[in-house]
Amino acid sequence: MDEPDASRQQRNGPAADTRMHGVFTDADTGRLTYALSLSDSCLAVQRINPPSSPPSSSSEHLDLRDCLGSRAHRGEREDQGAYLCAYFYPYRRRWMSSSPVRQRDERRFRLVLNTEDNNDDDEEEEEEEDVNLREAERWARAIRNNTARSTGNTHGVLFSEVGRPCGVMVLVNPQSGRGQAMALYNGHVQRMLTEADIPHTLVITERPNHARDLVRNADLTQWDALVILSGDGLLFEVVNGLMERQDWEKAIQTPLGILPGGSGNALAASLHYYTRASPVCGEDLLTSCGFQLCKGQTSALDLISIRLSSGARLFSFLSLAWGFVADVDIESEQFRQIGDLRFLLGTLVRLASLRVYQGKLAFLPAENQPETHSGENQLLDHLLVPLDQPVPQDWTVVEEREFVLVLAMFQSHLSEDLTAAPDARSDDGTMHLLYVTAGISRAALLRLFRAMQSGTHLDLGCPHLVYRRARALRLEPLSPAGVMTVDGERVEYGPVQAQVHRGVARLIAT
Ligand SMILES: Nc1ncnc2c1ncn2[C@@H]1O[C@H](COP(=O)(O)OP(=O)(O)OP(=O)(O)O)[C@@H](O)[C@H]1O
Repeated sequence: MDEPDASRQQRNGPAADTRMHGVFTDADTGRLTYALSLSDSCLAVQRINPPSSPPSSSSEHLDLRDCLGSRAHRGEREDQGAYLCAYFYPYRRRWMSSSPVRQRDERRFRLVLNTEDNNDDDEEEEEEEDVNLREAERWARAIRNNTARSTGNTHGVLFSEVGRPCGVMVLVNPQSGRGQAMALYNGHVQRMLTEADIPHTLVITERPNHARDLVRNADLTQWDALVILSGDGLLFEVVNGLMERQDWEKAIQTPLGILPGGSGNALAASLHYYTRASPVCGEDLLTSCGFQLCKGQTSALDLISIRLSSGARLFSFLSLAWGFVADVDIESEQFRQIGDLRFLLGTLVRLASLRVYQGKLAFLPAENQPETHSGENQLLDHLLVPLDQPVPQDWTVVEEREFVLVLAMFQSHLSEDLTAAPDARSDDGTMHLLYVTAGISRAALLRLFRAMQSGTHLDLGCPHLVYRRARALRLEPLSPAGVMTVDGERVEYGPVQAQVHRGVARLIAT
């Protein structure tokens, strides 16, 4: 966990495990002098005052767990010095803001090992430059190495000093959200990947299903990870494109990264929530997810196999919705220009004309089925029986037939600001099933959604809200028309079944 910790910023005295010492000046004016000490866990920066002033008593300790990378470069033209840059993203409080957020903190220092006498000899000048640059590079390398080590658990780390070229494909949907994904790429993402020294290739999607077709046919040996800068819809395409391949078993092991560029950004918000840091949104969420991405730790991701009545099979990582939530998601598309406020507006509009949906719901309670493995590597939906047969005996059949909403969550967040399933984790092998039965008042439903912003809706004791953990479900709408969504994308309306497959995919997340 990356909880902010003020003691990580300021401490006195050198660390016991100091590996390197050096004297640098500030990169901008060269007037301030700093003693730098690098230990396994931090870079200590101590200002050295001129002899006439009192000595500095404290030094700043920059935690390497907050560091993305470091590099060295030559000075420009006449400048014989070399420069050391290190990129930190510590948690800091903003002015007037109560909770700390990760913020970029670039540190630049100038290094001159030799006296800077005006040297007329060109060869000697060059030599001096080389000596400075080599020393700055030695520092940059040591910072990078210690940073990689300080990540702690090296299991599942994608990008480190592995000494082999690794490449990331960054898929950007320029239409997602308010159409700002390219600006986010140019303004933030590209810089973070460069700072972390991660080779990357930008692919701008041109149409719906472009990403799906691309990953279905891509030579995946060329890529160490597929990163999606968009909403959840583009990742849904990528997951399903990978699962449509002949070699899906291997393909789905390609690490997937998500950066919030859409309007809902539910998976990105969930990943941030799993770090247990304070909630953030917008560009702060992008920085948090970008930081996790560049650190390159991977974890398992459940996929939920969804069987539609036509026989089509989809794979979901986020949610299955019917009723109120699905209606709001699809109907609020028209308000896309206002970003995530579209969901609030959509909720108010739908509340005004609250509908009840007839249907049958049944599920396999998680406690009845401790494990979800099919026993084979073929991802068989062994918990499901054909739709024309009754559900197995150990399933729970919900008595009610009138619902306001049915929502199966596979991650904690429904959108950036709705924590629908606070206990969910990306690889818990569980569907977090919520349904609201008919009879709830508009005011009570609004209260539920307001409480969902802080993930406290289950504590309200609302008699119309039911929450169950499940491994599989069956939903049969009886209302003739309606909207059903999987991961926020509209799918064919009709009877549907679903089963969790635990940890089938890999996600870049701490
Ligand atoms: N270039 C493109 N032009 C139009 N649509 C695209 C393009 N690229 C991808 N799409 C489609 O856009 C749809 C929405 O994308 P996505 O979900 O990523 O963004 P969003 O809807 O803004 O975000 P969120 O799902 O978080 O609300 C997806 O179904 C995807 O297939």
